[in-house]
Amino acid sequence: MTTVTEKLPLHSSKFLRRRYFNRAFATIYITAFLALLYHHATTIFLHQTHTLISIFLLIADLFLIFMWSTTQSFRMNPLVREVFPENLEKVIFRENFPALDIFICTADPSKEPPLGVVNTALSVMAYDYPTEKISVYVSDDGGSQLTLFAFLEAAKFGRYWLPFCRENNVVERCPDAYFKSNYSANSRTQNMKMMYESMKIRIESVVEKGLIPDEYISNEQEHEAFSNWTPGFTRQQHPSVIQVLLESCKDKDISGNSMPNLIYVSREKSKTSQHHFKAGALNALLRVSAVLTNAPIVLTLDCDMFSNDPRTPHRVLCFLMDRPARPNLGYVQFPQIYHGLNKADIYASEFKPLFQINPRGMDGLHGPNYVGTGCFFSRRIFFGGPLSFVQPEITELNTNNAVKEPIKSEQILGLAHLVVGCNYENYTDWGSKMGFKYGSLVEDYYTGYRLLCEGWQSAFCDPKRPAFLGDIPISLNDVLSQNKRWSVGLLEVAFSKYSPITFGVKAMGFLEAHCFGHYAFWPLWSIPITIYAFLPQLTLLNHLSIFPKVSDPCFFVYAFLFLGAYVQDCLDFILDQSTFERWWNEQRMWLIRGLTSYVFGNIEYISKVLGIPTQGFNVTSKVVDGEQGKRYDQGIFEFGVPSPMFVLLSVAAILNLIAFHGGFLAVLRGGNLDGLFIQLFISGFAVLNSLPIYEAMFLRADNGRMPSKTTMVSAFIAFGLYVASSFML
Ligand SMILES: O=c1ccn([C@@H]2O[C@H](COP(=O)(O)OP(=O)(O)O[C@H]3O[C@H](CO)[C@@H](O)[C@H](O)[C@H]3O)[C@@H](O)[C@H]2O)c(=O)[nH]1
Ligand SMILES: [Mn+2]
Repeated sequence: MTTVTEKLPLHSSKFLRRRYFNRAFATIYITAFLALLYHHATTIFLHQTHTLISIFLLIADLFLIFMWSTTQSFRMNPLVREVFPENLEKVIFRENFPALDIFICTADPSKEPPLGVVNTALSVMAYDYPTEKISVYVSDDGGSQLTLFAFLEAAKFGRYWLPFCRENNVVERCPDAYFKSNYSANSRTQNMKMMYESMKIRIESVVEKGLIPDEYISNEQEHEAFSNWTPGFTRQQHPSVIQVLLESCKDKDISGNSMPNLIYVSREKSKTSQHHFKAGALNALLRVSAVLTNAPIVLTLDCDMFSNDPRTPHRVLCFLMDRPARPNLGYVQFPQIYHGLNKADIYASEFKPLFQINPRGMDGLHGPNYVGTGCFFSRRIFFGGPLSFVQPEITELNTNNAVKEPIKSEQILGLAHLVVGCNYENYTDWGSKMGFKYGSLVEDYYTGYRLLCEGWQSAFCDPKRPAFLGDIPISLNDVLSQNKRWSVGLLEVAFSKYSPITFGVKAMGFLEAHCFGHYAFWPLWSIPITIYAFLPQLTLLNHLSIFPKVSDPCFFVYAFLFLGAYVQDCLDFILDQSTFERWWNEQRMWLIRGLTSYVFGNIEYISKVLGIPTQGFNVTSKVVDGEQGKRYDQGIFEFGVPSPMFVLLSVAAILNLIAFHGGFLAVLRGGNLDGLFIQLFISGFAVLNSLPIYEAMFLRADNGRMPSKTTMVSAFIAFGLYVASSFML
């Protein structure tokens, strides 16, 4: 491969100066922790009243200390990188660019509208990259002919769309995004728009009907494609379907340039064999693509993450083609960035720490975690560590195997069907030593973690113009269910033999392992949050002081710890080009998750360990209901459905309101402000955070309000807790 001349750099990196401040601050903060622990020890051992309460407070603080220390690993060495894609073609001829296999996963046409999946595919088919080197593989775990139909349409539309983008230097190569932007209207764009609209109508009408009318099937080849859907075909039980919709060496666009390969794959499913959700789908794609094209670089995308920059592969090559600089570099991760967030980002869907701030912290160590989409891998990474190659079971899957036959040849397609069979993986290393790893519902986090443990490194690439844009769930219940699934998956890693704090520390070093540990133990936030949401309030209602008095020097330890953590978090946020409002919502969602998704995630994890059947991978809905969408845009919380998760949240909100009110009145009547201040402060802070919940309970009439039953049940439980506490205290 071409070596990189020194004069033309492809990338550079620098550590953020902030790290010195972070390190100093961490030292001071630890001192305050020690003081806090000393305070706990003295209250438990010396003042022996209400020992149980003191022990609960100690437990809460120990968890906070643990979680806080794991976050410090992100702050010790943050690194930012820059790439110079403009230099790339001066260093490597375009003809020498490596081939690129792009994987797009979809799983359910009712939650993931096929039109969206098609838009994602078209956005990457139109990459500013030699088209004959691009192959797009669509994995359809929904096994839906509606999705296949959408792709037949996309293959036709693509022949016009690709040259249109190229000849007009279009930047928004996702058709839907392009036609929503303010593009210059001329006859050519109008024409293109009409074609897009007609494709859209056809796809949407087919999806709505749930079947494909005969007049929409134009030729014998298409007829044959759908012939797989025989009567017994269901999404859980069906033979494999592989359809080569475009073949680069044969199919040309309207300007005569070759089209990329486009391949629809629905792996074989059977109710009796495990299919491992998305990880299983990706492994099936790894194998089919090896048989058909075997590109050395692989991009994984969720069906809702379209490309927002046609030159993204150039950026990736800036890293991956500069092998001598980092021989063990295995993947380049782009952040997940979303379009359609409301201004205040009420559900903190941006996940700024997770997707933007923390990856920079990890990039200064061994590299960021893999987040499931927008990640370019070197194919070699899926076959063992840098120094320990794991031989796949058939030679055709070897990374250095060159495909010699045309992809539609019988031999190639026969093999392709074999490797996506539902029993193919039995007695192989797939999911353990090879490919995406099985064993966690967050296959992305777990796979990235294990790959870095094997000795690979990764890089984080965060260009100004987002490389990809995705959809976010817009109802609170969807958001929380998604986070609950993540929680279960993370705990599966936390308490496995590969736990970051044991195995990880040995494999990847203390700091990097603690970054992964921070996520693995994420759901444990629920323990301190739940304690702090109930205990100070119940004691406050009973006029029992459980924290140091304001006049006690120890009060300053509490004040410093609280303000220190909050202010630093807020600064990190705002320094990352965000706003105070968004940060406020982010901390609110952290509290909400602590009382909902994390709690239920813990419960579901425990059930799973006990062998009680659980939900598995519940795909997040990408469908936008009109009314809901409107409310979301206005920044109004969407409850609407009755959910057990809302009950605990509502109980906490109601109890805090009563406690704050009661405490406030007591103080006005000359009560013990000095002793109750911290409790009053905590409940006041919770009330401030709960304003949207009260609004949803008492002031709103729309469909997104809190179901009255939830409100009533919660009020009843809150009252019960109060009564019980007054007997006990
Ligand atoms: O059996 C399945 C289930 C899901 N998917 C696909 O997986 C992707 C992610 O699913 P989604 O419901 O959107 O999950 P999110 O929680 O929004 O996704 C985040 O979390 C997942 C792990 O839980 C990662 O896989 C994703 O990349 C990451 O964006 C989608 O493209 C699905 O089509 C499959 O292919 N097969
Ligand atoms: Mn998603």
